[in-house]
Amino acid sequence: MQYQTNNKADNRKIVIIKIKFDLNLLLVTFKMFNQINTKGVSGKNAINLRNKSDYKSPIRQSSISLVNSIDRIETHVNPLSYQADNNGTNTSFMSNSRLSTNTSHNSISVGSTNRIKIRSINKKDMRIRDLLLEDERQKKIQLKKMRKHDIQKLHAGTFHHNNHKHNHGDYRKHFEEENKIATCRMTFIFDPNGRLSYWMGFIVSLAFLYNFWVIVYRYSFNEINAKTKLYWFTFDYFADFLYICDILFNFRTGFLEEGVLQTDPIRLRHHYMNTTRFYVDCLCLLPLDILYLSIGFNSILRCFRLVKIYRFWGFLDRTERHTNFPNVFRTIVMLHYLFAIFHWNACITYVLSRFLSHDLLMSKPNQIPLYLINTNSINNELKNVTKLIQQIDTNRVQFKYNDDNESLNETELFNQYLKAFYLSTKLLTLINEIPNPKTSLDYSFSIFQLTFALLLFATIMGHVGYIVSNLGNSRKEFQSKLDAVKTYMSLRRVPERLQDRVIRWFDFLWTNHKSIDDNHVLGLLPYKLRAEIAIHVHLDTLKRVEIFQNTEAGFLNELVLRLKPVLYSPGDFICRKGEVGKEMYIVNGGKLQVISDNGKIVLATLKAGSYFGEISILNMGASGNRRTASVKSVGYSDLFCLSKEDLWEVLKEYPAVRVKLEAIAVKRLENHKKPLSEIVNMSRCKSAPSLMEANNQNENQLKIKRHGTLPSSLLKRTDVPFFNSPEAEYKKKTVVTKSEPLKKETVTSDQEDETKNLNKTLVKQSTPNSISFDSSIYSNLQLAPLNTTPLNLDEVNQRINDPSFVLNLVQEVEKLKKTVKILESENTSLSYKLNTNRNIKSMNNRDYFKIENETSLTPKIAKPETDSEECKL
Ligand SMILES: Nc1ncnc2c1ncn2[C@@H]1O[C@@H]2COP(=O)(O)O[C@H]2[C@H]1O
Repeated sequence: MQYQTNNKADNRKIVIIKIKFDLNLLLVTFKMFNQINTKGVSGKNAINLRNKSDYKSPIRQSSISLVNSIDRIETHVNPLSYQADNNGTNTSFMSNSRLSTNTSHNSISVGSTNRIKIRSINKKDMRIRDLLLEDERQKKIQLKKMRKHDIQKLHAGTFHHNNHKHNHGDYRKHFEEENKIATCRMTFIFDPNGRLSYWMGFIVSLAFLYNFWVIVYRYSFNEINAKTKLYWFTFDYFADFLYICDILFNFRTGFLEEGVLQTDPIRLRHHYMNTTRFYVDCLCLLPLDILYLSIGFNSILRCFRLVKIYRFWGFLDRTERHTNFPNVFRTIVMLHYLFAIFHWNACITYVLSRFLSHDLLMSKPNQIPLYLINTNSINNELKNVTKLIQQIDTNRVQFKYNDDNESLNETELFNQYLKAFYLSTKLLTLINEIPNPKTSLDYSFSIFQLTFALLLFATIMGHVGYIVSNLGNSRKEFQSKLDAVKTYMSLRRVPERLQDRVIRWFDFLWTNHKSIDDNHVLGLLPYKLRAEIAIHVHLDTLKRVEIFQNTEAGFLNELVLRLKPVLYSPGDFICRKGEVGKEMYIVNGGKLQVISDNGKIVLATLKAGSYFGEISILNMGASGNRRTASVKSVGYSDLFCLSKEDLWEVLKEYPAVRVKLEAIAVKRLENHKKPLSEIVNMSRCKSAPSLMEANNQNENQLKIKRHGTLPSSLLKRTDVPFFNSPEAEYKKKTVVTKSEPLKKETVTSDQEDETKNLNKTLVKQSTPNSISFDSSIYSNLQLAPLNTTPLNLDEVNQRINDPSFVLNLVQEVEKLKKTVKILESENTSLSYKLNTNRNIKSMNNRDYFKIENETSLTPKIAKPETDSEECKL
């Protein structure tokens, strides 16, 4: 190419421009040949680089920068002639190339002409260019942010790739549209707690172990030599390669900052490089092996590789935490340490022996310790001495070595190693009698060995003891409990049959692993996590329980940790009719029978997923909080027990479940012999005493609650006087005084029992023959005489002529009518409310309690019994 210029400066400029241009040309051609941006090559062979936002690669980057630099060159180049105007701002130059750059369109185009035109740009263009560059920079920053955000969103697994398809549909679209450029790049971020990190730890640990065992061995036994170097080097540098991989891996491993996993690659890099770990990792790879060239093969030069032990410990820690067989793992680790110590001790002993024998041979040949004999280099005289001493002390091991171990073949070397290892094992386990040291160094080493052996022995013992004790821990605990029960039974002279049953119960418990108290075992975990585990463990059972189906999300959580597992033997009564109910049960496994009064009629058979004992807890039975039936275990029954307090606590928050429970209870009660009306009355009055307390009911509500608080036995009695009489009038005062506790605003379940007693007293105190009974006794007690029986006709006939009696009678009838009307209207309004307001949650508790009484009365909402409950009657 020839250039014509007017002055030297311009000439220089042109040369620079030419060089730059040639470079550009090279890059662009390279790009074209590689067809990286095939889209960019149009029919007119035009490659639009700047405006293609969907393409970003190092080549494009450099091309853009080239275009920029070219743009800045204020030239027009002509291959044949070069012209530059005087101020040098406009230069042109022609070339034979088919490529031209067009700055006005920010593009390089391959044209059919043999001209390349690089148009100069003025200052204004430069500003625009700067703006464009700034824009590009902003885009890059935005892109980084997006990618970081994306990775954080995706960060559920071990590593991520931004081509990875995920479920954030819209987000993904948006991300892809906005950042098509980024899709060319692969982004791997490793979760420090993920599986990949774990396996990386494992691989690096293997590399470390290789170094840990091999370096000292090769150093002591001069193993590395011309013959063996090939495979040793292969292993060595493969281990180094793994170390390098580890460093690269660490560059891409996330870290937690304020509890949030950081995934921005730049931050990760900075973070890693600012930690000591990075320097330690670099130290591990210190290439001292280079000194092989000057001092020959010496494995000790690789000793820095052992610093990587921190990674090995980390791996062990993690495995111990994750493994399901911690004791097996601990045993393996302990054995490894043990052998490693023997190995190192053997190697050091061998080195020392070589050193000492050499030393002694030089100075005091007669003081060579027997186990440190270099048979190759000792003279005959020494051999004789050695033989002599050997006869006295036969416990010693002889080593065979010389300074140049190459003369020993590999098998011989390995035999030497085995000898050393054997001696080391004997010494460190204190089995061998220690040979008498001969030199001060020998003494020091022996002292060290002895102390170390002692410590090692103690550690191993402790470790083994720990593992063994751990293995039998649960068995021991169980056995001690059984022993205690056995001792107790024999001391208290419990009958043989009963003792046998107890022992069989323990047997079943042990063989079926039923003794585990979940809450005790999981005590360390936070409440929510414990609940989640418990739900997961008992899910199958809980799913089958009808009341737990379709309940609110938190209900199971609340309940599951309050359940206590209990086990019953065949024939055991879980509860007996008439007992005070203090807990309800959920059947986890086994078969149970609900037995009626006489014990012969089976009301129902309960299986896994059924529950029982709720009627007395809800005070719905005819006799309040007493069991309405007996429940007997047919075989071994695995139950969950739920205490009354716990149940009420949960039901307070989840009233809908209570409605379900009550509805099913009503259905169950129908199976009993007693008339439904009675059951209904009882259920109506006895519900939720504790809840009543909690809800500050007003007088009306209390009135509703207290209808029929009297036990049915009292209300049914035919001898109860109905009308006032002077006698009754007198007794009323006594009774009212006695019944004062009942005037309390709230009634707890215990108070209910009290009420019953008082009412019984009341009945006893009233004269059986008296014809009149003041109903105000009821009103004083705030009780409505709902279930009063008709008057004794004989008595009525006797007093029928008494006008005051008739008047009283009429007045009482009127009063009763009014009461009935009020009750009826209350009933209708309550049932209406119940039917219309299905969403019980939205109701406040006060309203709810009005209604919940009604639900137990309304057979409409009663749900069918669980499938497993086969009603026999
Ligand atoms: N007919 C029945 N069917 C199923 N279970 C019943 C039946 N009758 C009573 N039960 C249960 O047996 C339990 C005995 O104690 P509770 O009265 O507390 O609660 C009772 C009910 O849970």
